[in-house]
Amino acid sequence: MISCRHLTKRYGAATAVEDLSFDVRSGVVTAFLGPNGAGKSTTLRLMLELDHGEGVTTFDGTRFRDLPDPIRTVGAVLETRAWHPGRSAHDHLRMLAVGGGVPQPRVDEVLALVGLADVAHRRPKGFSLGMAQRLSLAVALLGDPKVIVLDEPENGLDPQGIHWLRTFLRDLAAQGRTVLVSSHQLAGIETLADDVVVLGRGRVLAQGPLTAFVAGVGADRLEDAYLQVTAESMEYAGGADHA
Ligand SMILES: Nc1ncnc2c1ncn2[C@@H]1O[C@H](COP(=O)(O)OP(=O)(O)OP(=O)(O)O)[C@@H](O)[C@H]1O
Repeated sequence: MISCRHLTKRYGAATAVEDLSFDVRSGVVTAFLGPNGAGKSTTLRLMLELDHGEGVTTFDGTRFRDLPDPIRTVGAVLETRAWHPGRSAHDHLRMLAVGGGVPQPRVDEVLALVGLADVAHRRPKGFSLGMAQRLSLAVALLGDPKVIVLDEPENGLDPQGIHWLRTFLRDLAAQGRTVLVSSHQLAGIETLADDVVVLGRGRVLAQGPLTAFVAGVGADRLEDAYLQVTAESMEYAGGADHA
């Protein structure tokens, strides 16, 4: 389980996220939703202590900096295409495995898990966005972590890829892992996620079981509930008030 308490991040005078508190349960997939600029990526960076801010995030009670074996506890991908241009996908994972004390056979295992075994010795710079997403997922899974955090992993995947990814993430959750996934693809999220955390303008607008969220605002579908609660939080809505 992940617990975030009072996460706040300011860029100069601008507040990106303010006093965010929410929990992410184990054994289910949680969708992290919100309009452009709502603060999802900022929050994920704060959670993983990749950025300085206020507040505390714990993973089963322990802060990221205090985890004895972070690669085996939290697998996260916040940026795709963060590859060395001269290294093959296999080499990239092998280097990370060495650095994290992960046994080498795990490299081939994760490449097979994400469907990249056939292109393992190619350089990722020539990969399609979908292949790059799969490689990112392989990086996240390298340490066989209990917690998986992915920022927009569906970006660039074709419909088959999205179907594959969603089935894969549900299987990870069914194994008892904690899976937090940000997404803008609301269609089909109902079949992926059990819980939602919805951000708008740096605040938590809703959190909890997806069905309770939808019913709670009197909607029939996630998309309607989402549009309703974020109506005032659209960064690019024409004439929207940015106060
Ligand atoms: N390095 C930065 N400097 C200044 N402002 C930033 C920086 N990074 C993010 N912000 C601002 O913080 C706010 C939250 O941005 P963030 O990228 O976390 O949102 P997001 O929900 O991930 O958006 P998207 O869905 O478009 O990826 C935005 O107003 C953004 O402009």
